Formats: sequence, structure tokens, C-alpha cells
Amino acid sequence: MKGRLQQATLDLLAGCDVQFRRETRLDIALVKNLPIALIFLPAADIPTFVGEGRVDLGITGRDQVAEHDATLPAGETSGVEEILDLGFGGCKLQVQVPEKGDITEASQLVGRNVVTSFTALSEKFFAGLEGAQDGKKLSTKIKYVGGSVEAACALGVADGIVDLVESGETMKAAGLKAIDTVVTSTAVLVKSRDSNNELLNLLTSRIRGVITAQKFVLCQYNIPRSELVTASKITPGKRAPTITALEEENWVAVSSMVEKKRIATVMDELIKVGATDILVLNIANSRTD
Ligand SMILES: Nc1ncnc2c1ncn2[C@@H]1O[C@H](COP(=O)(O)OP(=O)(O)OP(=O)(O)O)[C@@H](O)[C@H]1O
Ligand SMILES: O=P(O)(O)OC[C@H]1O[C@H](OP(=O)(O)OP(=O)(O)O)[C@H](O)[C@@H]1O
Ligand SMILES: [Mg+2]
Repeated sequence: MKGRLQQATLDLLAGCDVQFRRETRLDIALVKNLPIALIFLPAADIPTFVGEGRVDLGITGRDQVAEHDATLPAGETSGVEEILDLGFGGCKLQVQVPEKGDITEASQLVGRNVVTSFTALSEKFFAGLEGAQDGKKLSTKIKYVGGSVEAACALGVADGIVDLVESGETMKAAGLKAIDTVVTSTAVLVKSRDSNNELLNLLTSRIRGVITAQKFVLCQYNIPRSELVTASKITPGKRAPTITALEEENWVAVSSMVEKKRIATVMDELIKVGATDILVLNIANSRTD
């Protein structure tokens, strides 16, 4: 996880209490409080190292895993197994063409020049459009470039590109528009298919705990017992809400994990069914598996 995903990954490791000091210019670091080594690799190379079982766990983009898998011969199982969506690093791999051109759909690029860093996924995508069977030569010409893919159309190297889009600013600045999506991506935790050991499971469990904690808040409220069934449907919790009796007769206190992105709506609904004293608390960490 070198590059763009690095900071979020470092924050995640800190949340897991994985302690290490990385010497400048060194891409390997020994963890102080666990018998593991961390290796900082470019996102695109991680599926190869993990897939070959050289590294047990990896953090990279789902787009990179998909690109790696697309290079495998038909029928071969990938050595890379996705175990967790980490929620950050969201982006889309999209087909883009000049804004002021006559191309409006990807099929119009068939037989023309396409530039990308994701050649295997692009070949698959255009093979699909061409109805080409495995092994049949593609008429669309897919060329690899390592970076600044967005410059290819303006430089006359490509009629269209396949590149990542997050905010869309790069695309807009280069005078391009998206006409199709090849893959939607977020950062993922991957494991080597044949790796399985206690440390791997421990680390996975810690990472899952931190990610869950980031995704959820704890919602607490008081509600008349008569409304409990209705309220519990609004906040079912991860397993079930925790119910505590209040000193006041016929009232209960409820405490339940709620997805952060749903919390405003959940509070609106709770108010409607008679909940009072609604509190929302951040969760620093969690372990639910
Ligand atoms: N603009 C972006 N927004 C969000 N995530 C992105 C963006 N660009 C890339 N990513 C995600 O981060 C991963 C790694 O991207 P990164 O830019 O670090 O690699 P790179 O382009 O190969 O290297 P570099 O840009 O350092 O030359 C991508 O595969 C993708 O999953
Ligand atoms: O939609 P946006 O928010 O503008 O982000 C998308 C851009 O980010 C990535 O490039 P990066 O900065 O990694 O440079 P690179 O092309 O050299 O990899 C990607 O290849 C796009 O060019
Ligand atoms: Mg990049």
C-alpha cells in the first residue's frame, strides 16, 4: 500500500495497534509488538505478491485485484482472495473520450486506439463488446501507459482511454467525459488463498473491528415499553438491540449500533415513534466476529 492508499492504511494499522517504525527509503518494517513484517509495495504489484503466496495479507484497490485476475488464463483460480471491503479509496475505472467528439458510447471505440494502465481489464471489456471469444484477436488496439493516461487523447495517441475517476477533476481538466464503467473500486483487504495462520486471523479480526467501528455509531434512546417492538425494527442492531429497564415504569433504554450513513434518518424515525433522549456516540474500536 504505497501511494494513494497509504495514509488511510497507516491510520488503519494504528487503529489495530500495529506498532512499527519505518526507516526512510526502506520498504520493509518490522512490527514491534507482533511477529510480523510490513512491506510497502505499489498498489498494482500487491496482487502478484499475495497471489503467489509471498505475502499473506495485502491492502490494495479492488481495481488492481480485478486487473490481476483478468491476466490469468481462463479457468485458473486467482491466488488472491478478497476478505474485506475497507470503505476508503473509492473510485471507478471508466471509459473516457474527448468531450467535444462524436463518440458517445464505448462500442464506437471498437477497432480504434485505447490507452490505459489497466490493459487486461480493458481487453476483456472490449472483447465483450466485440463478441470476441477467448484467444481471438481483438480489433480494438489497447496500449499500456503507466501514468498521466488522461493526456493520451489530446496527444493523438488514443481515441479513448480507460482510467480511474474519483472527483472527475482530472477528466474534466483534460476535456474528457466518461461513457462507460469497467469496474467500481474501493480499497480491499486481500489474503493469499493458501495462507491460513493464527496471526493472519488475528490481524483480519482487528482490521474488521476498526472498519466496523468507523462505519457504525452507537445510538442510545429511551422509549415507552409499548413502542419497543416498533423502535427495535428501526434499530435492529448488529445482532439485537440491548434493552435496559429504566427506574421509570413502562420505559426502557435502548442501545444499538447503527450505520453512520443512516443515523440521521434513524433519529427522525425514532422521534416519530416516541423516543426521547436520543444520543449518538462514536465507537473507537469494536470486535464483533
Ligand atoms: N483519484 C483516486 N481516488 C481514489 N482512489 C484512487 C484514485 N486513484 C487511484 N485510486 C485507488 O488507489 C489505487 C492506487 O493508486 P495510486 O495512485 O497509488 O497508484 P498508481 O497510480 O499506480 O501510482 P502513482 O500514482 O503513485 O504513480 C488505485 O488502484 C485505486 O484503487
Ligand atoms: O477523478 P480525480 O479525483 O481527478 O482522480 C483521478 C485521477 O487520479 C489518478 O491519477 P494519479 O493522480 O494517481 O496520477 P497517475 O495518472 O500518474 O497515476 C487517476 O489515474 C486519474 O488520473
Ligand atoms: Mg495514480
